[in-house]
Formats: sequence, structure tokens, C-alpha cells
Amino acid sequence: MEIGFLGLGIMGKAISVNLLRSGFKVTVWNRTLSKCGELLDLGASVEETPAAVIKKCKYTIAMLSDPVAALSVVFDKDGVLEQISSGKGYIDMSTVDADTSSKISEAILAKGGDFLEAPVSGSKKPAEDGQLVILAAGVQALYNEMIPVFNVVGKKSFYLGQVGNGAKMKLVVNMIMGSMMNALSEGLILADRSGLEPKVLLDVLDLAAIANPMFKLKGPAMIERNYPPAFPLKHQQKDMRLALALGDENAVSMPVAAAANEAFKKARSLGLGDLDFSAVHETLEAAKPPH
Ligand SMILES: NC(=O)C1=CN([C@@H]2O[C@H](COP(=O)(O)OP(=O)(O)OC[C@H]3O[C@@H](n4cnc5c(N)ncnc54)[C@H](OP(=O)(O)O)[C@@H]3O)[C@@H](O)[C@H]2O)C=CC1
Ligand SMILES: O=CCCC(=O)O
Repeated sequence: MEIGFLGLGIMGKAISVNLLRSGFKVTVWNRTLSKCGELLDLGASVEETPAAVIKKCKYTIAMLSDPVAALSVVFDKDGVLEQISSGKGYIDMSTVDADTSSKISEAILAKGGDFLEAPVSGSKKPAEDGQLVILAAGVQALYNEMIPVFNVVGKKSFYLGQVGNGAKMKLVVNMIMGSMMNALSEGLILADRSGLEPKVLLDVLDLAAIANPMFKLKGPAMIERNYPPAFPLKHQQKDMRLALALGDENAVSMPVAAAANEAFKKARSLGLGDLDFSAVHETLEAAKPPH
């Protein structure tokens, strides 16, 4: 099975390497073409435009930064729409809003192609290890055809029905995650400032009802003020922004998420957008008076 892959950022690279290692033929494209070199060395083919990838492959997956990128790769010159046709499937794994996903879906279906949105939960390491959680929605026949791929990419895939439901589920999950990250950051600072050992706080949390893999993974590095990017902070803030817009549409009051979004915006304004989203901790660390 030959798979096209558009977008070789942190996630796209990890997923396409995993597909190659699992025996799939993969043809890649990235806006910054030089980033395709590593995949070429691992056995992938490279094309110079999204349209050329679509022309070559029956199924093409995209993993792009945000709604602007997802729309551009489909609608711009040399984009997906120029070559999509009956018998071809386009699967967008980018985290975007339901409206963006619906626009892409309508355009692909109008050309006779099939479309699935399939954003993922899980970050760089789960992507490398094929342990993502896939939140798919759209053409069910395409979902069924993609199961052998999803079984390699993830540990579980959900089919959520009509296009938009995958995007919404992903935004709800990341809205909760972003709020939790800010709560952890405040807790670490509060422990420290009140004379407690933040590392002991992490041990207590890990045994408590609120234990979770994210606190366990990110907490120790946050104490060290170390934020190597797995999930870039600029993308987490984009997800909070899109989740808050979903809240607006549905008249859902989300004061906790709104405060978390402000903290991520503050972190971006401090130039931390390309670090891991746990770098939101610096908005508090940097404000802490010296001992
Ligand atoms: N990192 C993570 O842990 C997770 C991320 N996600 C989501 O997955 C998506 C990708 O994330 P991630 O890999 O971390 O992001 P990166 O920032 O590492 O990569 C972004 C990718 O999008 C491309 N891109 C950006 N703008 C454009 C554009 N205008 N036209 C074409 N291509 C563009 C980049 O190309 P170029 O190299 O040229 O800049 C790059 O390939 C995002 O939607 C994110 O929210 C979902 C789950 C986990
Ligand atoms: O969108 C990013 C999700 C990151 C994660 O689930 O760890």
C-alpha cells in the first residue's frame, strides 16, 4: 500500500518514519523541501508539490500546523484539489476547527474523492511508537480502508461520524489538557513558594486520584525549567483559541480554559512558542522573586 504524506514537522516526520519502518511505501512532501532528505535516506520517495503526491498515491495523509496551512495545501496552486479524483482518499490529521475540516471535505467530495479528518491524541514519542489515538470522522468506507494504516499509527482509532466531530473531539481533549498543564504549573510554583519540595509534590500526585501520564512526563522537566519541544506551545495556544471559539458557538462558558489561553498567549509573547507547551511554566517561573 503506497501512502502519500504531506507535512514533515514533529508529528508528520514521526508518523511517516513509523509507516516506512512498518513496511509501507511512503511518498512525502514538505513546504520546506530540504526536510524531506531524512525520509529519502530511510527509503521514502519525494515529490515537489502536494498535487504530485496526490497524483501518485491512492491515499494521502496530511499533518500540518493549523487551519491556514491545512487550507493552503488543499486550495492553493499545486495543491491537493488539482489532482484529487474518484478512487483517491485524503486524510487530514492536522488539528483544526470543524469549519476548516468541512470546507476541505466539501471540496474533496465535489471532485469525487473521499475525505476523512483524523486528528490524533498523543505526542512525538507515541507517534514514533505507533501509540497515537486517532479521532476520525467523514467517509466511513475510507475509514475502513485506512484501518491497516491506523493500526500502525495508533493504539486505538475512533470513528466519530460526520466531518467536524473528529475536530471537535480533539479540541475538547486539548482544551482540558491545556487547562491541566496550567494547574500543574501553578501547583509546582505554589509548592515551592510555600516551602514544599516540588519533586515530592509530583510523587504525591502520581499516587493520587489525579495521577496522569502528562504530569509524570512533563513535571520533572518543568522543575528543571527544561522544555524540549514535543508539542509546540504555539499549537497548544491555537487549540485553546479554537476550543474557546467552539465554546462561543455553543454558548458554553469556559472561564478555566479562557485563563489557560491567556497564559499560553503570555508565553507566546515571551517568545516561547516553539518550545514545548509545558514552557507556559515560565510565565510563572520568570515572575517569581529570587530566593
Ligand atoms: N506535536 C504534537 O505533540 C502534536 C501535534 N498535533 C497537531 O499536529 C499538527 C502538526 O503538529 P507538529 O508536527 O507538532 O507541528 P510542526 O510545527 O512541527 O510542523 C508543522 C508542519 O506544517 C507545515 N506548514 C506550516 N505552515 C504551512 C503552510 N502555510 N503551508 C504548508 N505547510 C505548512 C510545516 O512545514 P515547514 O517544515 O515548511 O515549516 C510542517 O511540516 C498541528 O495541527 C498540531 O496541533 C497533534 C497531536 C500532537
Ligand atoms: O495535540 C497534541 C496532543 C499532545 C498529547 O496528547 O500529548
